[in-house]
Amino acid sequence: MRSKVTVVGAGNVGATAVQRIHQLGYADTVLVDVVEDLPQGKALDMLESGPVIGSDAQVIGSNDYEATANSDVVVITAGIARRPGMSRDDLLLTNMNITTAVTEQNILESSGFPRNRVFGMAGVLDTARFRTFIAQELNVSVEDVQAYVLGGHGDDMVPLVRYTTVGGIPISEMLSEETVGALVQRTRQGGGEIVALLKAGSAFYAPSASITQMVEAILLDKKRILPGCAYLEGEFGINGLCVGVPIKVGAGGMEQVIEIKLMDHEQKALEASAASVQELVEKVAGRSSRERELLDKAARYLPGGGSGNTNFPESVNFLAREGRGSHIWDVSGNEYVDWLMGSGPMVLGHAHPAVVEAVIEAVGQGSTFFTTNEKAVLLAEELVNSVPCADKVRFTTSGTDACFQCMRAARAYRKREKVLKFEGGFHGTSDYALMSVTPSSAEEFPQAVPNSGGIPKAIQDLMLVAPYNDLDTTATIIEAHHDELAAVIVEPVQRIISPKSGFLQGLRELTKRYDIRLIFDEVVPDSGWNTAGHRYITGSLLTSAPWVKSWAAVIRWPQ
Ligand SMILES: NC(=O)C1=CN([C@@H]2O[C@H](COP(=O)(O)OP(=O)(O)OC[C@H]3O[C@@H](n4cnc5c(N)ncnc54)[C@H](O)[C@@H]3O)[C@@H](O)[C@H]2O)C=CC1
Ligand SMILES: CC(=O)C(=O)O
Repeated sequence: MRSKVTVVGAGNVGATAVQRIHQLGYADTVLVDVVEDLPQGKALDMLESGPVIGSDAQVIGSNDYEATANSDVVVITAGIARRPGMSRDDLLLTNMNITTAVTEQNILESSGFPRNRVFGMAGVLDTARFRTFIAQELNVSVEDVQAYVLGGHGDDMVPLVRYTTVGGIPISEMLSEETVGALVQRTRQGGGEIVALLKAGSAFYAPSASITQMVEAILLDKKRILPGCAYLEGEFGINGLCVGVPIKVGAGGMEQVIEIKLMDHEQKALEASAASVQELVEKVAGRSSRERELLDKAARYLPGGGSGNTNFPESVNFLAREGRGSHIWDVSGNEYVDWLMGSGPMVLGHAHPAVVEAVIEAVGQGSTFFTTNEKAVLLAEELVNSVPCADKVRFTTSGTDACFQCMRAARAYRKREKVLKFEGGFHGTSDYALMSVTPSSAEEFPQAVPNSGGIPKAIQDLMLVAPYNDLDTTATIIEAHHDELAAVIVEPVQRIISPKSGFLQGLRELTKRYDIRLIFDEVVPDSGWNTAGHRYITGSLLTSAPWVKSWAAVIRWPQ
């Protein structure tokens, strides 16, 4: 009776592994994937190769796990593959979620199996690469090169040079230390070398061959000594972590960790590699399956996987669940000090009881009227009485809208079309504002660089850009363009950069001299009406975000 092997993931690695196992002839294979019909199609194609390659084994493709019952070995290759610019660590969270999803399908009960039944392949692959490079260098058969690459599968993997032999002869007798060092380095970057060449995926021929070698060792009870990834329980001084070490592979799976004696520097390198693995484990361990599931949904349903304001690396990405005062909590319950505070408006802290009470009371009286309402009038009166430069108030629903309306009002008043902003200044996401916020190319001032595709060239030509805090250059630009400038828009405190002494006063004088509107965009910098020392210099227009999402354009008009 033939053995049975299930391979989950019908992509490059999985399908090629099934092809290789099918070719052995003594194991039926089941190929499982979430993509409808993909595993069925590949399985049928492989089955039809049987008469040619002389294999009577069955190959079944499936989108569920019913056909996998009674498998002798299950290989999980489901995941996303590396692309240029990604490190292996970048894949960690997504692939962990996929593996969790797979193991929850009852192939493995992820926590219930003893360690001899769950182990990994990467060391066999890394060792195969090292052996290939050595054989090429010496022009000898790959079969005569013996080597071990231990540790993690990252850049600090540990090729054990002392145990590397060619036909039984230590490598140090055949190659210089420098050449061996170069081959070690190439091995460490072996996966990346292939990703850079393939561009649309990662290695799969050598990985699938490595999988097949391990599968064969199990099915034929070969007791092979291979560099596999095993859960260590104190061996090599490492506890509770999966790390690449020499293991014996046979019918019992990972039957033994072979604890060879390491020299001090080898032990240290192995420990350093294990420490990197531990760091990654800790990074992802803080995410509950609920949060991981939601992060996956965010990637699926939100462009760029988020709200567009913050992009954290995958390994530290999180989803905020609630906030109180100056702290927030993520979906997994981890607590953070919140230095962002909603990017400005949460000056009173998250969920301040008085704010919550007022909002609940107000919502109880209706929330959107479209017509002017009693509270808007009273709030406008309050703002005009509190802010020296405010004559009238226009309420808007976002900072983008406030800045956009201020620029438009200035253009209408001055009957000119151009506006000057500062490099790095953020005034929302209108076509006018998305200029030189984070410029992708270095242009001479005052050339504006759009921060997004889709912005009309005509609008780009209407925006001039000056360097923040550089009054001389700004003055030169204003002087050269004063007869076409309607306004200068500036964040008085640009993000986290304070204005240099005299910069805002100089700007005020220049704009007054040429009768140009000066717009102070306080949407983010404003963290309380009375705190900003620059407030005695009044702009012509002022945007502000004083309270929870209640954005206002405050206008002194005309000057
Ligand atoms: N540790 C190592 O030495 C190596 C690891 N890899 C990793 O192996 C994985 C597979 O690589 P490739 O085959 O090149 O990628 P691939 O993109 O060609 O195939 C991955 C397959 O997994 C499937 N899949 C995704 N989620 C699934 C789920 N929940 N259940 C079942 N199938 C699912 C996809 O539909 C796809 O067909 C990648 O994560 C890659 O990074 C690849 C080579 C070496
Ligand atoms: C994909 C991968 O991990 C490798 O080729 O080494």
